[in-house]
Amino acid sequence: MIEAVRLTKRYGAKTAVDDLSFQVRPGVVTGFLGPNGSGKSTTMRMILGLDRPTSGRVTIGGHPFRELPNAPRQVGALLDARAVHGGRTARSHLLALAQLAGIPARRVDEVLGVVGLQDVARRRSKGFSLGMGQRLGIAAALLGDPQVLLFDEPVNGLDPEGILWVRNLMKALAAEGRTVFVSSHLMSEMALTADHLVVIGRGRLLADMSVREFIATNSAGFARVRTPAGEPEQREKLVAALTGAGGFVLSEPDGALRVTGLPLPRVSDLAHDAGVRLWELSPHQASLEEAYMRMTQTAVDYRSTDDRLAELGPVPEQPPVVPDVPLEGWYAPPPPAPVPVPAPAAPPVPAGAAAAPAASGGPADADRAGGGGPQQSRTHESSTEDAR
Ligand SMILES: Nc1ncnc2c1ncn2[C@@H]1O[C@H](COP(=O)(O)OP(=O)(O)OP(=O)(O)O)[C@@H](O)[C@H]1O
Repeated sequence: MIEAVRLTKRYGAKTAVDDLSFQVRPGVVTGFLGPNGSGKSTTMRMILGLDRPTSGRVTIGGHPFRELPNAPRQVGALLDARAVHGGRTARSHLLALAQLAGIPARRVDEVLGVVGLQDVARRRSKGFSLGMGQRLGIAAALLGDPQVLLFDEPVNGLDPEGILWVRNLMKALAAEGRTVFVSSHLMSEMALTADHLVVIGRGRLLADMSVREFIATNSAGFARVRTPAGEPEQREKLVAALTGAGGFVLSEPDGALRVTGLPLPRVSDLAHDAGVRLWELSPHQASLEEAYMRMTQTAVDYRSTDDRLAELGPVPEQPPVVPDVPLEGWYAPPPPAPVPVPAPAAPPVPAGAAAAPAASGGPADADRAGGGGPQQSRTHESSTEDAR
């Protein structure tokens, strides 16, 4: 078992790992998840005695790594797959490691077979692809047949087949009763590989739970509700009604509302009682990736200025401007283009008239086009906006 207790690492003013406590148990794959720069590699380096904690401690089987007897036989790690002497062949690289650790040479050929590099074993590793390099790094980690394994981003650079292979290897190693600790910044990958998750952001612990628990807690259902565009008072009234009834309301990037804590029919009743018209009321399920991004969004060091997720905060006091162009997919498809009803008294329709209502988009245009009642003219208005 790996155990970190109040583990902290500072580099000058930068706190890379901040008061982190967790345990990694044998027999399961534990995913170590966090955005770029969150402190995963630093934590792994401290576990392996390559970095000294500023405070706190981390042990493997009750001992700091440096005090473990015959460490290479007990702990294997893939930290940086590029840290290989490129002039050496895959086999000679592994042989050198095996000799240093007192591991018999036949084990080298065994692990080369396990990772599927037997056919290129005598090729210099500088000609290896990223994926082949990852496989070689994994072979090195497996050399001593250790009970504890650490893998830092092992699927980096692998193709889908390679990713599947790593996933199955991690599971098989854990099923043999080993302690498997694997870092990634991809929730989707960890959901498929890990049984347990340790999630960090800016060096601090955000979650320590089973994947099953993480899914149950974070991928809750929610309702998307949209009030008519250009009527912010309707939106405000609805937010007040929903929060007053115990709902939790978030703003979506397109101006819709995301409501949790209230069943869909209740949302509908509350809107009706508040006299608010709805343009959309639909059930949704938050994806695990989204839940993870929400969890870590305040703990991300580097974010694109174009990151729409940043807008997924709580509803601001001033509702955001609702964009004129609705996002595709949230609306029922527009009805077929209305067919003008021929009226003997009306002047002849000039060529290109079908485009004219789209340019102005007003209900009067819709009516002129023979759209009929208010429902139809409203729908027509939406469809012309969609077309824009
Ligand atoms: N030797 C160092 N000196 C100064 N700062 C460092 C050093 N090593 C890491 N850091 C900083 O500590 C923070 C954590 O880095 P770390 O590499 O542990 O994160 P990570 O989660 O592994 O990120 P990534 O997924 O990008 O590899 C980063 O802000 C990094 O810049």
